[in-house]
Amino acid sequence: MAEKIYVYDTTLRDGSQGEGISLSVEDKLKIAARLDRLGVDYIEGGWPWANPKDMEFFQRAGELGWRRAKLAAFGRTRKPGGKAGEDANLLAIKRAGVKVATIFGKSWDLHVTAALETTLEENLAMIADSIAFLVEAGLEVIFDAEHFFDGFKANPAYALATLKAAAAAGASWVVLCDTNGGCLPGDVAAAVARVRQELQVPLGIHTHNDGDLAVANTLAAVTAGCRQVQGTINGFGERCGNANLCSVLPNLELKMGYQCLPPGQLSFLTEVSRYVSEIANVVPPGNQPFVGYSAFAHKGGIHVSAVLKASQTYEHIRPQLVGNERRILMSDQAGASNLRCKAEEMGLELSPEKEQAVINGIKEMERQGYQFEGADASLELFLRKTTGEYRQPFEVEYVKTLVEKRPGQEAIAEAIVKLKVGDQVVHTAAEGNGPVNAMDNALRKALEEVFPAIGRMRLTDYKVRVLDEKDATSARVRVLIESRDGTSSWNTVGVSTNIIEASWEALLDSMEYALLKQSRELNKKVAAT
Ligand SMILES: CC(=O)SCCNC(=O)CCNC(=O)[C@H](O)C(C)(C)COP(=O)(O)OP(=O)(O)OC[C@H]1O[C@@H](n2cnc3c(N)ncnc32)[C@H](O)[C@@H]1OP(=O)(O)O
Ligand SMILES: CC(=O)C(=O)O
Repeated sequence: MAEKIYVYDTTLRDGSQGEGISLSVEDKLKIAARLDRLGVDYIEGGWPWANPKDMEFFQRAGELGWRRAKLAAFGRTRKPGGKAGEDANLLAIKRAGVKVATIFGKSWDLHVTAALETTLEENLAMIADSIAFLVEAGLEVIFDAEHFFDGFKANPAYALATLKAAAAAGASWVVLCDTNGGCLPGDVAAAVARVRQELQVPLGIHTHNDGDLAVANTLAAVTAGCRQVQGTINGFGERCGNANLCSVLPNLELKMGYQCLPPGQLSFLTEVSRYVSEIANVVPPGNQPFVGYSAFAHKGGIHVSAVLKASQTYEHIRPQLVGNERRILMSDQAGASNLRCKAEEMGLELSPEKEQAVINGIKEMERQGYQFEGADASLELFLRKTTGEYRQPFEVEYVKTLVEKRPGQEAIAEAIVKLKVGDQVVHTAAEGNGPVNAMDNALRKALEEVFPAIGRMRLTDYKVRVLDEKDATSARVRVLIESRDGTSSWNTVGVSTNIIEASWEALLDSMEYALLKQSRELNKKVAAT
C-alpha cells in the first residue's frame, strides 16, 4: 500500500495573499466545498482575526456538508510581552469554531530581532505559550515555522530550538517554511534530514516559488521525510506564489508512488484547477503543467505522428489521469498526421492527394497571418470547402459600411449587405455602435428569417492583433472572433490590411459555422430516430 502524504490546501489564505486575487465569502465557500470533494486533508480557511470576511467565512463554513477535510484557522503567535489567553488573534481562532489551528512563528533569529523587535528567548516563549493555549482549548495545532530554511542557515541551533519549543508545547505537526521562496532542493532536503534527527513530531513542508522551485523543493522535502504538503491550487500566493498543488499532487502520486488524495480523485484535478481560476477570475496559463489547456496540446507534426502511434513518445503521463485531454493543433508546424487527426475529429475524409494541398494551403495562409490553432471553426470550413462536397448556405454579393462623425455628435455606423440565399436576393441595412457591430446586425437581419439559428448565437469575444506593427495604420491585422450559442462556443479568424475586411471574414465564418453546426445537429437527430 502506498504511503500517505497529507494534503494541506492554503488557497483560501496564502492564495488570497497573491496579487490580483480577491475572494468573496461566497467564493471561499464554493472553493472550500470543491476542495473537500476533491479529498484534501486540510483546508486553511483564512485568518479569522485579520479581517471580517475571513471570520464570516468560518461562521458560515458549517453550512457546507463537510465530507472529509478538516478546516484550519490561521494565526500568529501571541505578541511579545503579551499573554496568550488575552491575545485577540488567538481568541479569534477559538471563536472560529474549528478543530485545527495553524500558528506561524519566527524561526529565523533575524526576524525575531528585526521584525518582532524582541529577544530570542521571548520568541520561544511566544511559540510555546500560543500553542499550549490552543492545545488546551482542544485544538489540533499545526506550527508553521516561518523562514525555517533561511533561519537554519543563519543560526541552526536557534532554528531547531523554535521547532522543539513548538513540539514540546503540543504541536501535532511542525511545518518547515521556505517563506522567501529562494531555497534550492538540495539544501531543503539536507535541512529536513537534520530536523528528522532532532524531532519526533511529524513534519510538513510549505514553500514559495520565488526561485521557480516551490514544487521541486516540496518533492525534495517529502523524499527527505516530510509527510504533509502545503500549497495552493494553481500556485496562487504571495509574490510568485506557493507550491502548486496541481503539480505537487500528480508528481507525488504518479511519479513517486505516494497516496495523497482518495483513489481516483486525481482525475478531477484539471476540473478543480479551472473551477478555482474561474471563481478567482484569473485566466489560467495555458502552459500550466498537468492541468493547463496546452499541457497535452501537440503542434509539431513530428510529435503528432509519434504520439498517435505510442502516446508515451511525447506525453509524460496519460492526460486522463489528471482529468486533462490531448489536443492536436493545426498550423504551419503541422504535417499529415495533424491534418488526419483534425479531419477525423470533424468527421471528414480527405483523399491523400488533397492532404498535401490542404497542408500547403494552411501553411501559406499562416504565412499571410492566419492562425488556425485558435480558430477551429474557420479551419473546419476551410477543410470542408477543399473537399468539394461543401455547399455554402448563402452567397454574399457585397457589403458596404459607412461611419459618420460630426463634431460634438456621436459617431454613427451603418452597413448594407446584399446576399443570395438559394434563388432569393436579400438586400438589407442596419446601424450599429461601430462598423463591425453594424455589419453583424445587417448580416443577422438578412439571415435570421431563413436561418433562425443565427438568432440564437452571439459574439462573445473580438480580438484584433496588428501583424506588422512597423506599417502603422496600413498594417495587416488578424481578427479572432469567439461566438457562442446555447450549447457551445467556436472561434473564427480573418486577416487583411483592412480591419473591416478582416472582421467581415471572421464574422461570415462565424455565422456560416453556426449553420453548419445546426445542420450537423439536425442530421444527428434524424440518424437517431
Ligand atoms: C508568512 C506569512 O504569510 S504570515 C501571514 C501574512 N498574512 C498577512 O499579513 C495578511 C493579513 N494581515 C493583516 O490583516 C494585518 O497585517 C494584521 C491584522 C495581521 C496585523 O495588522 P497590524 O496590527 O496593523 O500590524 P502590521 O500588519 O503593520 O504589522 C504586523 C505586526 O505583527 C507582528 N508579527 C509578525 N509576525 C508575528 C508573529 N509570528 N507573532 C507575533 N507577532 C507577529 C509584527 O512584528 C508587527 O508588529 P508591530 O505592529 O508591533 O510592528
Ligand atoms: C506561513 C507562511 O505562509 C509562510 O511561511 O510562507
